[in-house]
Amino acid sequence: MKDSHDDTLLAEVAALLESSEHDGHPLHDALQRLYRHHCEQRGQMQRLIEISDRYQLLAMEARQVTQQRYERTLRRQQKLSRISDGYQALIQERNQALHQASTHDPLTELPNRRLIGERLESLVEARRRFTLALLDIDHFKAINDRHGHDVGDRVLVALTQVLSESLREYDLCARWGGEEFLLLLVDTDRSEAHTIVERLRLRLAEVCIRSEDQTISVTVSAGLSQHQPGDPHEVTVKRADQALLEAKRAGRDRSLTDTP
Ligand SMILES: Nc1nc2c(ncn2[C@@H]2O[C@H](COP(=O)(O)OP(=O)(O)OP(=O)(O)O)[C@@H](O)[C@H]2O)c(=O)[nH]1
Repeated sequence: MKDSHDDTLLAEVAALLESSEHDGHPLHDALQRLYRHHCEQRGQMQRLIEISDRYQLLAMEARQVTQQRYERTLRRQQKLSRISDGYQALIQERNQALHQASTHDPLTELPNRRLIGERLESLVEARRRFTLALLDIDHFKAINDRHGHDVGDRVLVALTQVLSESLREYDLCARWGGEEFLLLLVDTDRSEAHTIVERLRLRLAEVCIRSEDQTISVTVSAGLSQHQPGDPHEVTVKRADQALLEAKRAGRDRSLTDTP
């Protein structure tokens, strides 16, 4: 609006200056110089405005590009961090699974020899009192032969459940071998352990597994050994094994302790 007003005024002045009618007028030269000076100023102003507009446009485009680049980088970093989180969780899961697999028996999920070995080692180092009981299922081969290996596995799992439920929380039951379990009874002497194991044996004898139309139950023999301070734990296990052998020889379905 203002520009068109200026344009009209300038056109008017230009027409007046061009008209021969005003030649020789005392203001003619001064007005012409003023007119030219104004036109130059106006041209410069327009060029400045164009430069400024172009600059603002470029600055806006640069801002947009930077913003887009920033958002792209941010998205990429968020994606990377999600991948890294997932990867770390996976590694942690795998480590836990590996640790579980290296310290537990897959069938019964009981601690394995390695784990109970470590526990025994630390008890020996701490000079703690404990008794070990080695439990062995009687005539387990016959169960497998008669009913199949799967039924044998079910017997092992069912006995494990009773053992795990019956022990005190600071005791430990490990799967020592095929049909052998090692019980670690902490702060317990041979005679207390014998009472505990006899009670356990009764419970184990009550476990019934159904296979087709038959009910299967088993008896368990056990050998107990009280740890002697200064002995390595392997010696205590050996003595429990010896007592177990004697329980088997004596007719099975019983528990015997090592001699004090
Ligand atoms: N089902 C099953 N059987 C197993 C597993 N580990 C070992 N066994 C079996 O356990 C049986 C052990 O047999 P033996 O060592 O002869 O002992 P037993 O028949 O129990 O006889 P005694 O110990 O002398 O009373 C073998 O038949 C093994 O195959 C297992 O994980 N699952």
